[in-house]
Amino acid sequence: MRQFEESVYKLIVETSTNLPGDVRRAVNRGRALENEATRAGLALSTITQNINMAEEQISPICQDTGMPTFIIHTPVGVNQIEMKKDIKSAIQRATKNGKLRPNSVDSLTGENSGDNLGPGTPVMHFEQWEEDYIDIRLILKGGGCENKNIQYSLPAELEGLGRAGRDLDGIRKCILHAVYQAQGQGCSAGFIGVGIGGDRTTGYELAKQQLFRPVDDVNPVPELDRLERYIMEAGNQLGIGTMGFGGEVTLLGCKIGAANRLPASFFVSVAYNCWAFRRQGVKIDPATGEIAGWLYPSGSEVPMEEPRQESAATADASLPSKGREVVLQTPITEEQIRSLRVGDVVIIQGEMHTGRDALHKYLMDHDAPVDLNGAVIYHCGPVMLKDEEGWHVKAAGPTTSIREEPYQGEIIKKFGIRAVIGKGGMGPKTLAALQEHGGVYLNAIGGAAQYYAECIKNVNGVDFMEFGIPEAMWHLSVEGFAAIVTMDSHGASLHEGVEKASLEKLASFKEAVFK
Ligand SMILES: O=C(O)C[C@H](O)C(=O)O
Ligand code: SF4
Repeated sequence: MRQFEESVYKLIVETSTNLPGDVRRAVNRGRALENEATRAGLALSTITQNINMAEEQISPICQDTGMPTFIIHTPVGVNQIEMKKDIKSAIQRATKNGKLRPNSVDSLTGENSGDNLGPGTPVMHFEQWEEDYIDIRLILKGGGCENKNIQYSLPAELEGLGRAGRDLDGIRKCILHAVYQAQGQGCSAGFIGVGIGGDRTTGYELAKQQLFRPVDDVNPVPELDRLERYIMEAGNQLGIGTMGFGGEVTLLGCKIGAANRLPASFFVSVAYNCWAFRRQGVKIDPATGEIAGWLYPSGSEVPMEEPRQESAATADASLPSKGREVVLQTPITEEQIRSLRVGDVVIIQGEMHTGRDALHKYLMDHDAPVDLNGAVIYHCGPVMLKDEEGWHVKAAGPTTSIREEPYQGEIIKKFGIRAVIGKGGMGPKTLAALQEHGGVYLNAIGGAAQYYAECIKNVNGVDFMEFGIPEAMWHLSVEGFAAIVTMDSHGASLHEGVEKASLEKLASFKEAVFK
């Protein structure tokens, strides 16, 4: 097993940087359904470009490389203790080389271990089997979509759908509700794995196991096959669309499994995975530790077509189209902000500052280390590497903004911030502050970490390294950083609109389908 550590390293790099072929096909199918001149179409074009850039540069598709989770099957007699050591060493090496972001945070102290190792990380599930080879699969599922996982206990009363009973139709309602409640925050269009039954723990495990099924397989259980097809069809009618921008494509895959349950319990567990659905696997020779084959089609076999030249002739007036394009140099004035409307595309030039959970909490009762008057705050936890010349950005897409809702409004007003960039939108408190102070919320395309990293021309400095790399406040010089206004200073919010419309649509699926 001399080569085992190297094989795991290759698996990690491939999973993080090259979206598998079956997932790419699903993204391509989705893109073909969406008009390119719409916001959702623009988002899918950016996603496509990003997938290609990550493969070419062998860099993370998304900066959130998730909770590395390995499912390992070994022949009897293989030393699992040695394998665990090698897996940990490969994880450490991949983190050091910028293929994984340091993502393991002490839940009590907030300290980032820096190498993705720590209590409970990485996750490793071992199982013995009677085959003569090792099967090792890895999923890198990010925190934003993990936060959108949901577990239902039947019977339940569901918003928009009414009562969900302990039957197939009740299950149907739970799954549709799960897609609705995620909105764009888990970087739709998404893939869902569903576990019916089990207990609270094994239900979620079953849901995650479904994510290891090939995107194009057919469920061998006829009722579940029917349910999967139904959910794909109905889920895509909710109109949430890519990044919650509205549109035709909300779901790219749905896989459902069932396990027995206790008489008193009836759980439906849903694992939501973003479009950046990073999972791969390898067969390994137990004698040498070498890779004997890959378990999912390689991304390199399925090209992602780069955006076509858009033309007015293809624009459908009934769809939400992109607005004007406005270039803004930082620092930004109130007047410039007040002229922006939901739908406008803003191109930022100048400096922006990253800030997420730790920074927002800190700024509530401390001063900022830099002047934030007219500034742009970017909800982003980048992958960074340091060499003799200084820091380099390896991946830098947006994080889910709603986590900052308790703080954002006050912070905008306290420091004079003019623009906040993130993804998934924010709530009424932030919207009110944007209106009062003259601010704007810009939605960047979640997961497009290579696309945005390329816009960052210099790392001007960093504060709060003690928060760890993702949570530190990075000061970045950007050129041509594009994002869409989804909340403006006149009280308009695209997110509010899409949520309301999708709830109405959800309610149209109230009637029983599976009797
Ligand atoms: O942690 C991050 O960088 C992003 C996270 O996966 C998210 O979707 O919010
Ligand atoms: S930012 Fe989006 S694409 Fe990246 S891990 Fe989070 S949910 Fe997935």
